[in-house]
Amino acid sequence: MAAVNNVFLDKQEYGKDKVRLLKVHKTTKIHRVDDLTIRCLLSGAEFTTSYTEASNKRVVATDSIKNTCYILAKSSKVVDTLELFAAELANHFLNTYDWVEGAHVTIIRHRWARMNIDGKPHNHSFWRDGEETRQTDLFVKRGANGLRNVVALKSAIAGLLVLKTTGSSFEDFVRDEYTTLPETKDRILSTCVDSTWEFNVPAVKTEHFASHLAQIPFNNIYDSVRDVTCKTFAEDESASVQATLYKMAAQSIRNWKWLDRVSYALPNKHFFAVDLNYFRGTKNLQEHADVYQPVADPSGLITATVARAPGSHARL
Ligand SMILES: O=c1[nH]c(=O)c2[nH]c(=O)[nH]c2[nH]1
Repeated sequence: MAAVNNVFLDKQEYGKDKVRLLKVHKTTKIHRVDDLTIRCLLSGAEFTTSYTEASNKRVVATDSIKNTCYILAKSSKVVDTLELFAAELANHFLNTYDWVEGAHVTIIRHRWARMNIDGKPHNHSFWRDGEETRQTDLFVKRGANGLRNVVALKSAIAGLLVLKTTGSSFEDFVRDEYTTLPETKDRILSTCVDSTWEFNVPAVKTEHFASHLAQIPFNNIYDSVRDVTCKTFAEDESASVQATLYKMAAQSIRNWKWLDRVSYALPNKHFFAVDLNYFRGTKNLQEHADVYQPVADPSGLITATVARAPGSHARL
């Protein structure tokens, strides 16, 4: 990249963000919905002059990028599998505009759970059962000789708020002049789970791109990571957020050969037992605790990525 007056364009990506889209699947009278927020960003050397020389000759309008999301959602058979719909969008931009070198698609799916009315699942009515979202982030580059290189394919759960009322301790940590926290054998554990799992996808020929990705059971993997997260959270006799996090991540890597790395970011949302001793000697600490004060800020924040050991294989 040539420098002009000592500066050069180092990186660029542009496109449409926050494209809101609701697809209703009406193949039977039991409707299903996918409520999505999409970001599509394009990149490539030929976009350079749009930044450096004010030339729009190669610029696909972000408005057209937005339109493309709706047009593909109309024809697509895979909107309910975020990873495959992201791949369809990315592939579309790479196939349609031969100067596009990279397509970066992020999709967030918002929850709509089916209503139960008079004890029966309703055909076409839904409610928002929490702010948790499912997400995917796909970055595909045009490779040499008609290859599609998946630079990154990651999926995630964000904002899954959980709480358990026992089965969590925190003991034996550093005690020094800075320490006020008492050790506890029994505390409330609550966190808002962000978990990301990264897929290993080899470069494939353009014509095999969609079918290759379609072999990966993305929806089952999402369901499974979510189940492992909840089951481990509920059943682990937690010694710390760190130890419980590691069990969650390791289990999903062992479960799925397509996953190379699983990350968690777990805020430790504190609930402290309220000292009621001042009121007639009321006991509410340690084993007597049942009235707690949720503390919004600050929270702990425990993060880690667990990776598959090189050369090892998944248990299938
Ligand atoms: O699970 C925990 N991990 C910590 O590192 C920590 N630190 C703290 O004050 N409470 C906790 N809890």
